[in-house]
Amino acid sequence: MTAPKAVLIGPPGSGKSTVGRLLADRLGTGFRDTDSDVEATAGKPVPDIFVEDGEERFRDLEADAVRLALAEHDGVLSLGGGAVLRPETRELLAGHTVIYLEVPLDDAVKRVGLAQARPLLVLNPRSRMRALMAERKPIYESLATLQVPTGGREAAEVAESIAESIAKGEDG
Ligand SMILES: Nc1ncnc2c1ncn2[C@@H]1O[C@H](COP(=O)(O)OP(=O)(O)OP(=O)(O)O)[C@@H](O)[C@H]1O
Ligand SMILES: O=C(O)C1=C[C@@H](O)[C@@H](O)[C@H](O)C1
Ligand SMILES: [Mg+2]
Repeated sequence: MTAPKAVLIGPPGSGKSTVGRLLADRLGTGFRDTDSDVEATAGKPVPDIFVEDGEERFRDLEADAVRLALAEHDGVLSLGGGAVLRPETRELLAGHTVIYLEVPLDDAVKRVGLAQARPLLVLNPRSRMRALMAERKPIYESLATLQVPTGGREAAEVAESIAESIAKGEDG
């Protein structure tokens, strides 16, 4: 059966997309990101889906994207930060190599400030991020087969340490 070599989860700004791409290169495998899959299906960027169709519609598309990618993709798969909110997605992740990228609040806020628009963090990004991280931390932890700290570390360093853990069989 086809399964991703690693599925990356974690809050916005933890580096799932950035580290995921680097890790895939390092492992010589393909990279897939469910946010990009959803954008391709909807034909518009994530923030436009939130504004025009609502978060629930986005979560439906995202749950479909995760289900398909888990079944089809054999490389590195990065999920959207909130994909784990759906119970069906949590169930599907059982048995996979699930890597939780941990990030301190300050680093996450700095990182998302540098990147593209995130619809859930438009107003009061720091307090929204704090609440979102507190709500999701137990979920990320419960799903993880490997937890990787990213605070104060370059994305390439994080990717390298994940690759080493996978090589040593420490990933689940
Ligand atoms: N370890 C790191 N150190 C410094 N900057 C980083 C690190 N990882 C990612 N970044 C930067 O932080 C920003 C957000 O990273 P990225 O988009 O990969 O996060 P994400 O976890 O995929 O977020 P989302 O849940 O919104 O998809 C990017 O500008 C990226 O270059
Ligand atoms: O953490 C979240 O809920 C999100 C993270 C992004 O990856 C996107 O999936 C979207 O902006 C929502
Ligand atoms: Mg991402």
